[in-house]
Amino acid sequence: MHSGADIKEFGGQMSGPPLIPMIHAIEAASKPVVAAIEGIALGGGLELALGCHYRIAHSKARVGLPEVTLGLLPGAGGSQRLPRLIGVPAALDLITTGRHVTAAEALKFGLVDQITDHNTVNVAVKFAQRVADQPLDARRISTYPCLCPSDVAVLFEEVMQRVRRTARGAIAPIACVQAVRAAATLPYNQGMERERELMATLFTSGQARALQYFFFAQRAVGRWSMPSGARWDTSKPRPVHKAAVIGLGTMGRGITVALAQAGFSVVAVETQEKQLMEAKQAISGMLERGAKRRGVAPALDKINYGRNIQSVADVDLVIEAVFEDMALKKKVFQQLSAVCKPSTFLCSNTSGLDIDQLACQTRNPELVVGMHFFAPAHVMKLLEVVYGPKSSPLAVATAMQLGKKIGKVSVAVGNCRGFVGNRMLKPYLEQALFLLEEGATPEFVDQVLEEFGFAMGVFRMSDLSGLDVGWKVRMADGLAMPDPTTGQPTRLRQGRRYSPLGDLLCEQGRFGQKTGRGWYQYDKPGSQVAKPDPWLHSFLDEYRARHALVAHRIDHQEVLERCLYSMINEGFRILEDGIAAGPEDIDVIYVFGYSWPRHHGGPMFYAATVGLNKVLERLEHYYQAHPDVPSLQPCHLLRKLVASGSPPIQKWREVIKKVRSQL
Ligand SMILES: CCCCCC/C=C/CC(=O)SCCNC(=O)CCNC(=O)[C@H](O)C(C)(C)COP(=O)(O)OP(=O)(O)OC[C@H]1O[C@@H](n2cnc3c(N)ncnc32)[C@H](O)[C@@H]1OP(=O)(O)O
Repeated sequence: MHSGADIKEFGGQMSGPPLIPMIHAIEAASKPVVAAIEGIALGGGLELALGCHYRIAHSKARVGLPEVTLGLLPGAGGSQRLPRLIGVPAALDLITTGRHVTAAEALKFGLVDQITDHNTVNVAVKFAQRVADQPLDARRISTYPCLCPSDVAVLFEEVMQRVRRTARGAIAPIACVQAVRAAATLPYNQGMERERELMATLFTSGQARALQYFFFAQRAVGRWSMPSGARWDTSKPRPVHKAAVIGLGTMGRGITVALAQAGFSVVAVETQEKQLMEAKQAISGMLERGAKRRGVAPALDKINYGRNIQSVADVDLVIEAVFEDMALKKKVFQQLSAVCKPSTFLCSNTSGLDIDQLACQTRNPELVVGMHFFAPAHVMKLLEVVYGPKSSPLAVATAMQLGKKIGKVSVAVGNCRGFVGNRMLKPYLEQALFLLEEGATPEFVDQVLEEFGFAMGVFRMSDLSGLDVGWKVRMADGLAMPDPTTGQPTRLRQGRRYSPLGDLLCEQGRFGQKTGRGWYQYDKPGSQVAKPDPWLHSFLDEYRARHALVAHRIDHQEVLERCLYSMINEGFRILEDGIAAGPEDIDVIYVFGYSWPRHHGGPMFYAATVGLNKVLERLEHYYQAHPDVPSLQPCHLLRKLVASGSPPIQKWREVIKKVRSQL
């Protein structure tokens, strides 16, 4: 197995002999060199194999050039040899996506010469003996002409456009296309020179650092810990064979699909007859489409539907996904506690309600945890596993393990309003509304955020998820109501600045895409094409006039800083409160759950890149200008980190520990 270069070395001195001359020496050798590929050959590992004269792979092997996912390109000749071996279109696919391919697919591409189910080295030795006398001139890939389709210029143009569209500001995929274009248009030596130049730019880029940090962050979140000291390596999960989902709305349906696709038996309960019928149809459709894509049989028989909560009596784990209403959820947890076997884990898919209050409804509160999925639950990779003060390490370990089995990136977090993701989203959304009050338009705010790399700006995202969702929560919190004395929507609630703009839109029935109107207008309800809405612009003008607000020019920098730094500040509060164990947890949640651009590493890594002192200074500036917005007040941990000389992100945990021990 060769997983390529040691990524940890990229930040410093690389050990070992330089790879490029070594690969050239192998390729130039007068004796045949056969690569025997077992396990995986990625990155530099595959580049080495491409320098060999033949490649034999075990049938279970996987190969790929994943450098792009680390902000790099295949810089040891991979971008020049692969297109010469398998053709430009296939090489562009592999190099720009970084995807791993199976041995069978590699054989189809002509990337390997033979696959075997036996001992690969033995087969490779026999192969070498067989070809020992054959001339090698035709086996040196660097000498191959790069076979291009006749419309290669059009192909490169199309791929470049697609890559620019999907890269969301990432530079490595673009450099990968440029490197392959060099292979297609230049002699090998000049192509290698171009590869070297492009790699030199990428190698020292902030994006490469961010992506390499994120590679390790993803792995670090699996090593969860709880404030009690319980940890991933000392807490054993209990196996789950049969699970139940309660409530088959959008979330419940997605969760059911995710469980069934991973091979779990699922009892899916929905008490409303009509909703149950619709859910059955929708779930079957999702399973069938997913199975077709993956070329397997749909897991329809894994699911038993029912209207009665009694039918979950024998399951090992339940995920409640009923409407986001505490009273309703409490009732469901009381019923579950009465119906289920005492050892059943009871989990809630709440997106921010208090897990502890739910645990209190049950006989075994230590078996209660949150399992917060993200919509669509069968697609989105993120799962927040939320432990309350009573949750046992066993329950956390089991939920984390289940998450892994259904293909999620699971992050264990503490219990607080909104957990990590939605708690940090609140100041971000709040700033976006304040910016509208002060003179910005939804289009401008979204444009700035999308240029930064978010898949969708805050207003397009709100229109997609539905404005009524937050409205209901604000009503339940007693926020979204007019001032009882004046009947007017006030801009100050509970002692702090509040923007009622979202509530006012909801009062007009503007719930976003689903109603065809929200922060934007749509051709029809359900349409996804957002268009600026002149009505909204007049509405904002009238609103400002009513509240004597003078619109001022808001620039790109102000949008970005206020939206992102207020969110980051909340991230520091979360660390200070011990809700997330480390910055990596927050970053992984934001990349996988909130489309934070991965090449910026996540909000906490981004803060480190910008410079903590700069983040602090800008927050102080904005807080001075808006003293009624507490989320702009720099938090203690941020100040402490700056006072400690802004240590690298890998050292933050030490400062956090000190700050927490002083609390
Ligand atoms: C001037 C230019 C000259 C060019 C020089 C040559 C340059 C070559 C470029 C490269 O080779 S870039 C690296 C390309 N390779 C990769 O991107 C592979 C990354 N790894 C993976 O995708 C996966 O780890 C895996 C290999 C598919 C295995 O997955 P699995 O789920 O089985 O295990 P993990 O938990 O992911 O990993 C286990 C453990 O190993 C660490 N690790 C894996 N790969 C690397 C690596 N390439 N460098 C350093 N560390 C690696 C991983 O972090 C885990 O560690 P932990 O401590 O247990 O968390």
